[in-house]
Amino acid sequence: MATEVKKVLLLDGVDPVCGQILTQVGIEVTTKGKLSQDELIQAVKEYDGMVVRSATKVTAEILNKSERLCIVGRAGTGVDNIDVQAATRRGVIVMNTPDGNTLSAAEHTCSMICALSRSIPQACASLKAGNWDRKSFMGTELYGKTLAIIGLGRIGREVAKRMQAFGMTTIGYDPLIPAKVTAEWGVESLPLEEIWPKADYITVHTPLLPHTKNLIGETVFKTCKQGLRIVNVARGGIVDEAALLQALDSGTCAGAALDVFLEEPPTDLTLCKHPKVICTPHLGANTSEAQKRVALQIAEQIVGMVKGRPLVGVINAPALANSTNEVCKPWIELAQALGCLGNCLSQPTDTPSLQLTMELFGCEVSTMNTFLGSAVLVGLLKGMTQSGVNMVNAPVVAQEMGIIITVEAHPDSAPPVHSAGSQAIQLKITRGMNSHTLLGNCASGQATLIALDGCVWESGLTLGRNMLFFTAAPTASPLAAIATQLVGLHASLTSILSSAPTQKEVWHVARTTAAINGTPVIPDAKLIAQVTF
Ligand SMILES: NC(=O)C1=CN([C@@H]2O[C@H](COP(=O)(O)OP(=O)(O)OC[C@H]3O[C@@H](n4cnc5c(N)ncnc54)[C@H](O)[C@@H]3O)[C@@H](O)[C@H]2O)C=CC1
Ligand SMILES: O=C(O)C(=O)COP(=O)(O)O
Repeated sequence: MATEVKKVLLLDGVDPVCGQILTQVGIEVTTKGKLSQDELIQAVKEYDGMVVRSATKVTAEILNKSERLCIVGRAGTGVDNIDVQAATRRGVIVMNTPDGNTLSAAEHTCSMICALSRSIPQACASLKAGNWDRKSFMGTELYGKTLAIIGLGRIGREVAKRMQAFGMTTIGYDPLIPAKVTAEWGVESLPLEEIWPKADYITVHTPLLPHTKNLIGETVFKTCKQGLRIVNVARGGIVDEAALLQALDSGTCAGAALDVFLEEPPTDLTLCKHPKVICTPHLGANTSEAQKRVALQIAEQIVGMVKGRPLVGVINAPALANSTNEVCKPWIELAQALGCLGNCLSQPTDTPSLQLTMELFGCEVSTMNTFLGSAVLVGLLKGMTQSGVNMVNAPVVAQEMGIIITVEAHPDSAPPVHSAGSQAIQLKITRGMNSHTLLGNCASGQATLIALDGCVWESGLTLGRNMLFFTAAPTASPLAAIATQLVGLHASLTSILSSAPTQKEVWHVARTTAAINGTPVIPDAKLIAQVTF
């Protein structure tokens, strides 16, 4: 599934190394600082890819106005500025570089904790203003204090390591990291309600998600130690800004260090100007090292995608990560072809309900169980919907249409038909009373049909252009009539391949050089589908 990316737009001051790497592989790069929403809506139409930092909001409107966009790259970690759901619906891959700026964000957090404990920014400003005031800036040691880390992912754990060197006791909470694991880094995992009263410092390192919005608010501040200090280098909104202001004013909170804000840049500067607040304008990842790293990583990830290498850093279609290599390609094409044929055979759409069961036989194809379902759906949906369907959005589109797909892998079982060899895909498609079972493999790298409803083509039927599928009784001999009818419709017949019969039926598949106009009427056979793969 190598993806074509010809033109990429770089925004938000992404380090130039990104453009250099993309240009080296022939991708045309345009660099812009920041564009307004309207400017971006206009500009996006021209690009296959876009790389942003946190400033540009990649909204549903921008994504829906895009015409050829297939990748949004985030040169950084947080993707809360990208409408990932809308991107998925549009079939656009979203990628980030989750570990490229970890160390910078962790170092910035630690610097904030140190600066907070000794009021360094305030003391600096006071001296610069001409004062020699030592009394107002009595600090507290970090040694022996308890630091609570909320979110023990990449950044949280690097912060823990560094602050332990100051002699801080580190406690924390993360729903996904077991206590046994955090104990290995010297962090005691505790439930949140036990954390709040113990913490002298709290630092948050979670993504901004609906369940982390206002994670620390009025109720939490009420249960915290008097004189607590709080640090947010993650995302504005994880600490409720209004509740923080109140806690600072009431004295519950002795100080706050903020790198991120609900609105960036903030239009209301009340918090920033508060004497107990130290702040930076979203500088967590702003080091030359981190910026070079994330720019390099996102560029290499895009180049890898273009070259059909395993996808790295994909946020919205993780199942596709290993779908891009040459071994997978023919199986994806087969699954798409089976989906397409299944849809054509199960016409007319007398009922909207559609159920698919895909079975994978053999160890190689069974490893592809995470994405071959998406490939079947692409083939199926291409004949059912006008909107562009690809492997990214096919599962979402299918779900919206009420289509149910089940994928079963049988790595240790041979296909049900001997001539299919050791690896095959079987697809059963049921639409109302209408049901068909298709068995295929990738003989000589091409999508090949081996059996249809139990009727077998011993040497396989390569799925290609202009194929007409006729069913007939096993006793009927309709081949001459099929050939005559097709000639009558001015179709140039190239071959007819008949399956072995079952007791019920036999399938005859005719190929023509071009699509036929009109429906051939043959007394002993029924045309079920006319398909081009
Ligand atoms: N200020 C800046 O310049 C930067 C900010 N960031 C922010 O930091 C965040 C964290 O980055 P990483 O550590 O790399 O991400 P990560 O994904 O490695 O770690 C996040 C952790 O938060 C945990 N989590 C989720 N919900 C939680 C909850 N309700 N309570 C406690 N933990 C919860 C997750 O289980 C995960 O382990 C990013 O999402 C981004 O928003 C990241 C880089 C730079
Ligand atoms: O990577 C992140 O999540 C960040 O917040 C860094 O944002 P930035 O790329 O510096 O605008």
